[in-house]
This record gives sequence, C-alpha cells and structure tokens, in this order.
Amino acid sequence: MTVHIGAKKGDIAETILLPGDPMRAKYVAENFLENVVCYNEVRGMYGYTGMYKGKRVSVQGTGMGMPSIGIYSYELITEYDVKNLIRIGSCGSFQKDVKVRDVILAMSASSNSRYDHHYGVPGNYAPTASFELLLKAKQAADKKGIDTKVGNILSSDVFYNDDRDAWKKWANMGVLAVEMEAAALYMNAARLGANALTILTVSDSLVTFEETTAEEREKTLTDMIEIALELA
Ligand SMILES: O=P(O)(O)O[C@H]1O[C@H](CO)[C@@H](O)[C@H]1O
Ligand SMILES: O=c1cc[nH]c(=O)[nH]1
Repeated sequence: MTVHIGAKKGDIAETILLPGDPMRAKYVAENFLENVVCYNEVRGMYGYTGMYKGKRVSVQGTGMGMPSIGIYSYELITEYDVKNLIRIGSCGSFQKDVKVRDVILAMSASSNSRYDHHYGVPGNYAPTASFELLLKAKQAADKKGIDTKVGNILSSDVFYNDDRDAWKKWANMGVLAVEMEAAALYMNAARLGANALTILTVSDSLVTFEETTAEEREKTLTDMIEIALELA
C-alpha cells in the first residue's frame, strides 16, 4: 500500500491506462476487460486490473491536474513497478482542423505550469512521449482505420483562464489542444525511468465552441480506449 493506492505489490499490471475521471476507469474495466479485480478505492480513485486479448492491463483514475497525476504516476512507478503509463483524457481543441471527437496522440506537452521547477534542471525541460509507445499507438490506430492527429499539446494549470484569449498564443505555435496532466506525467516518467504517452479525445473546441454530447463522447472514447489497450 502507498499513501494514495490501496493495492498490494503485484496487483497492478506493467501497463496502465490513466483517465482523469475514475468513472472512466470503471467504464473501461466493465466494458473492455475480462477477469477484472478492483485494487483501489482510496479517495474514490478506482483502479482495476484485468485481461485484454490475453494480456494483463490495469486502468486507474488520476484526478484532474498535474499535482494529482504527479502523485499517482510517482506511486505507480516507484512502488508498483509500472512500466508503461498511458493517459486517456479529454481536451479542448485550439485548431480549426482538430475537430470534436478527433483523437490526438500527444508527442509533446507544453505547459504554463511550474511543475518542472522541482527537478531543478538548469533550463526548460521539454516533456515528451515515449517514442516506442507513440509509434505503437499510431500503428494500432492506422490498423483500426482511426484517424489521429499527432503533435504538441498544452498541459494547463487552469481550466478557467482569466485571460480568455491566452490560448490563441499557443494556437499560433501550432499547439493542437489543451488538457491538464500530460506534462507532469511525461516528466515523472522521464525522471523515474518509465514510458508514458497521452492519448486524447477532443471534447470541445475553443475555435468553434462545438461540444460533444454524452452519447458522442462514449462512442469516440471507444476509439481512444481501443488504441490504448493495444499497447498492453
Ligand atoms: O477527461 P480528463 O482525463 O479528466 O481530462 C481533462 O478533463 C479535465 C477538465 O475537465 C482535466 O483533467 C483535463 O485534462
Ligand atoms: O482541460 C480541458 C479539457 C477539456 N476541454 C478544455 O477546454 N480543457
């Protein structure tokens, strides 16, 4: 057991899917995995281990924001020997050609956070996905006929930005979309010797103000979940 995860050593698979929402973890466990065991209920941050196409895989909520995924990813890697951490999240699009329901593979994660400062690097660290996981995810998506956008995203510390137009500066730099966890996940994985990738489904657009309905979100999350599960 760790401070935030009530599992025993060995209860968690080498590869884990990490949605922000613990109810999404439950949804994945109930709809995609076989022989499922729930290993964590601490703080309602459900964690499950089961089988997908004969391979052992776990799925657990991380909560919202970098401090929260920072805690869970640290404990998963250092205490449970998790090797592959794949975030499956939602995001807001910054680009006209990145539409709601599209799937993004986050090659890198820019940030407005100061999370990187605690590592003490003498400059700015560039949080980057594992190339191996990224390549495997792209190949799995192509094989399934799922179109993906691959590129840089923004991990933001704020959902409700006081400056309503701040996102446009990131958009001008070609950043695809905004979410709130990938940069911290990539940095922890780099520091602790694990592999990480973030896969996102666009839930809303800051460009067109379009949003997905609950039903649409369920359908498109399926694409993202199936890509992530192929990485087990
Ligand atoms: O859908 P999840 O994975 O929670 O991701 C996005 O949704 C939350 C904000 O609504 C933030 O956690 C953001 O990163
Ligand atoms: O962080 C997020 C997630 C979804 N949509 C947004 O606009 N921001």
